[in-house]
Amino acid sequence: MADTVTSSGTTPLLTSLDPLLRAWLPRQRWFAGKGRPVTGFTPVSVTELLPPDGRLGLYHLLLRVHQPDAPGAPPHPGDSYQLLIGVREALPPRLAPALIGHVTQGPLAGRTVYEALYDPRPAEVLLEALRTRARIGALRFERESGQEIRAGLVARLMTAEQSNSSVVYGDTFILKLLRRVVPGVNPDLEIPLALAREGCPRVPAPTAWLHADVDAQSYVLAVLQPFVSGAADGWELALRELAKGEDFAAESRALGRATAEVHTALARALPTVSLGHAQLELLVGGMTERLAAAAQAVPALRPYEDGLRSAYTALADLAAEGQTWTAQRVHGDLHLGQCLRSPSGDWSLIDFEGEPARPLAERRMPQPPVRDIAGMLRSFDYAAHSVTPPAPDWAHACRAAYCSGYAEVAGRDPRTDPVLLRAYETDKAVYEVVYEARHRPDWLPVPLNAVRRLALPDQEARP
Ligand SMILES: Nc1ncnc2c1ncn2[C@@H]1O[C@H](COP(=O)(O)OP(=O)(O)O)[C@@H](O)[C@H]1O
Ligand SMILES: O=P(O)(O)O[C@H]1O[C@H](CO)[C@@H](O[C@H]2O[C@H](CO)[C@@H](O)[C@H](O)[C@H]2O)[C@H](O)[C@H]1O
Repeated sequence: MADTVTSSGTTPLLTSLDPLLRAWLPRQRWFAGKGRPVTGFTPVSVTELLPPDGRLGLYHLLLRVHQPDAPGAPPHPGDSYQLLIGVREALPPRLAPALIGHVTQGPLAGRTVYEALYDPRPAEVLLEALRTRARIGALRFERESGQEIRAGLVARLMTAEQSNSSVVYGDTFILKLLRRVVPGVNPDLEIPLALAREGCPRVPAPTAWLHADVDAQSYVLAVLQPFVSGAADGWELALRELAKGEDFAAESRALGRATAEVHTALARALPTVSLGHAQLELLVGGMTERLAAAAQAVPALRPYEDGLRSAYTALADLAAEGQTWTAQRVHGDLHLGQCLRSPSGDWSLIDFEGEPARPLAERRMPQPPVRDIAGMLRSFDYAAHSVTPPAPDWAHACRAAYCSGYAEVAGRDPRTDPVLLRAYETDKAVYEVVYEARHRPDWLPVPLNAVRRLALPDQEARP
């Protein structure tokens, strides 16, 4: 049964899936529209990967999900999500967590549908398609020239809490399937590919990727990279060292060097621009608006609002005096959890998607590299304040070592630009206050502690 999008904008397959997906989608961690009901779907593309008349059927879906607009938000046509739907007569017990439901209507009536990424065989179909550079319907499976993929690697879904979904093949590759997708160039492929082609070893180089081409628009749907086997992320390592009372300065210095290697390669590979007075006004305007919105949303921030705003006015004053800064492509959401250390001690940076809530065009804009540095400095502070008793001296040593490591490679110490650094650190801490208030209220004291420090004008002198 080859399924096609009909003139009414639906498909026979969707008739079967619609009621089940309305209930299942909002329960998924990666579903961004939580709290608003799902009222319907428009298929963007529907691709049959295995026919449903065999033991196992498999569909790839890109669906636009209709929901009422959030109160006060501008009208929105609905987010698009990538789904891989398996079809079986019945699910074996090992696939019970993957159940979407039992179909009662449409062409799949009587069958069971499930989240196919839990099942090795469908996940292996994706790898095989990448290996052979398949073209199936709207799907275009690409492989970097000169990169080989061995046939027959066994798949397993990663169970970590993620914004997307990742499948590991053998211990060789990891495929990240993006869940909420927008048309256009995705930095999670664009940046690692540019870095790899520039010869920068600080990112796992994309081996293959998946596009969908629909109505003259292209969506990046998935990226395959080498799997760093036995890796630990910077957050776990930092907490481990803190628990042992050990310092983390040597690793922090290595992380500073790795960040600078990535930044210098990106400045070579992709355009850089100079930020003058007009651009700085826009940038400072954005920071100021985010602060005002955050103070509205989180009352605990209000006593510090004026002090925090002074970080932004100080930056605007420097720009008004004629100072300029260079902007370039950066990571955009760098923190300790985005840094992987291999068993041999090498650091890689991952997840270049940027802050997923921001529009793609904004995420792809050149920015001062200090933005990433500020993200890492905040992360050391987070680790030190997530333990009892807090360890501010530990954080101070990490922050200093990180900046020194950065300077060794970049030839420029971020501490020599304290006004810019304070403005970016403030912007990040304000973001974190909102993030924690929404997602992890118990953690709110961690960024609020930084807010108290950043609101003091003498903070400029501190790393
Ligand atoms: N190349 C890799 N090698 C080993 N593990 C990886 C690799 N890339 C990602 N991971 C693991 O997968 C997790 C999720 O990856 P990430 O790109 O951050 O996805 P998401 O955007 O869904 O959060 C990471 O925290 C890391 O543990
Ligand atoms: O899931 P993402 O990587 O996109 O990031 C979001 O969640 C992070 C928490 O998981 C959050 O990071 C904050 O907490 C971290 C410790 O859990 C800390 O290392 C970071 O410095 C701190 O910002 C991040 O802000 C949020 O966007």
